[in-house]
Amino acid sequence: MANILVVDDDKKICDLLEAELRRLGHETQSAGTSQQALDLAGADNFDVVYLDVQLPGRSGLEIIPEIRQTPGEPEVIIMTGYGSPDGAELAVKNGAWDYIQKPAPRNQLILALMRALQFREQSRAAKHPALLKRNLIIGESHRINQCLSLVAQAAATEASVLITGETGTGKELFARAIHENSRRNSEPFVVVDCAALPDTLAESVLFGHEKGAFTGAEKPRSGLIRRANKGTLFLDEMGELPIELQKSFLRVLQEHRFHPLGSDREVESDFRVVVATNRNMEDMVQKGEFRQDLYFRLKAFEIHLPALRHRPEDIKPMVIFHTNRLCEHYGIPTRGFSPDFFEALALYDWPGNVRELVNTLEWVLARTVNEPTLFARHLPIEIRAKAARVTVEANREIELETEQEPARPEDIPSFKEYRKQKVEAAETGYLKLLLKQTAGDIQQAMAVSELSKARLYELLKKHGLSAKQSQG
Ligand SMILES: Nc1ncnc2c1ncn2[C@@H]1O[C@H](COP(=O)(O)OP(=O)(O)OP(=O)(O)O)[C@@H](O)[C@H]1O
Repeated sequence: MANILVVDDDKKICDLLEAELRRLGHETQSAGTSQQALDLAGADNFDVVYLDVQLPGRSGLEIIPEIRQTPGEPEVIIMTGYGSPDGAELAVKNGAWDYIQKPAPRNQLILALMRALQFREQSRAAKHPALLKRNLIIGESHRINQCLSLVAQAAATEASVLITGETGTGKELFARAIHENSRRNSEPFVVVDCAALPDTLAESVLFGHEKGAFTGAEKPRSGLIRRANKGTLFLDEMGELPIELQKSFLRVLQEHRFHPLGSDREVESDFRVVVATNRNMEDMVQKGEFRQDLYFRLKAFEIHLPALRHRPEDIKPMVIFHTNRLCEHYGIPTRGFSPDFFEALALYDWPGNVRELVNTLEWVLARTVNEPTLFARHLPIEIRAKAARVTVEANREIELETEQEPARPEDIPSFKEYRKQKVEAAETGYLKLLLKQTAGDIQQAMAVSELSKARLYELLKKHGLSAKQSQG
């Protein structure tokens, strides 16, 4: 929580603002003159200073640079009863974070503070990204490094974090990394899978219940929110949080206090929330399926994880890491890789992302127990088929691009002849690739190409190819 100085010559304003800030868990002090403000700021480490403009002695605007140079290097939020465009401009030029006109609604005052604190923590974290514990996150692509830098920034704040991305992109892994790198890392990381919350028991699973609160409640239960006290509460698949629960959850998020089912006793829980979803939340909000106020509250900080197909350079390190991990887990010798293994993996589009890649490796390892090196041929047929298709398509594009334009009209072949040449070239290219990827295994070649045995042999003969040649 932050250390905040409120500077105003109106004691009532200081008292009200201080009370509100304390309620949010911050520490506060107040000053009535600019000199008092400078003395207090010089003797303590403040994160933020709310500063009035009209003060006895020097004006608030004048002392901003000196306040900014005190030991805490605090952010300054200017509050003024006499809003003027010139004053606002001068405040910002002098180094103020924000400029608020009094009387300001509570939300505006608090929002400015939250933003200032978040900015402050981010810049602190950005100075030390190398210290991040990666928590088994593999990948060195630019996109993944950008996400890791956001993890470092988020971990340094207390803001709610929304992690988005397709299924299997690592949302839970990143949520854990935020927790591991936060000041809460020695406290619990509690996962709530919103998609698996049983309709009738959802409320009790989250908030807990007293004995006898409902039929079957034979013992009291503390609930996951309470269990996350001092730690991090991770709501996975948050789009599935039942709409009836969203309102009560928003209240808990704001107040960190709630009543377990069937209890008069109020329970407190100081948790930090991280949520994940692969659904389009804006769409859900539009359709009224998710509360807008809760959505805004949850996405104070957002991290979008890229799909694996958009960072193919991460595939190789990920394969090596997970293969070694799985071999160790199953107590089997680790493997080497032929380059064509990685080539085929990079050509596939991985709709299930890293989870699908890990499952594929498990599948391959289970079928190659005694083989020291993994080849493309060991991969499931859909992956090789996809790789073959992508390669042929790419070759065809290259052919079209490099084709010489005929110089004279009489050099243009007839349409029939042109089509025959192209079809033959495509057939040869396809068959060569098919034989290479299946290493001449006719059964696999038939399955990948969906050609009958007779038709496949007929085509091979036509193009002067044989399955045996490709095995050598
Ligand atoms: N960058 C990564 N490095 C190493 N392993 C990863 C990475 N990203 C994901 N994984 C692995 O992929 C699998 C799926 O990850 P995770 O469960 O975190 O995905 P998710 O996005 O939460 O999926 P879902 O949306 O389906 O819940 C896990 O085995 C995880 O360890």
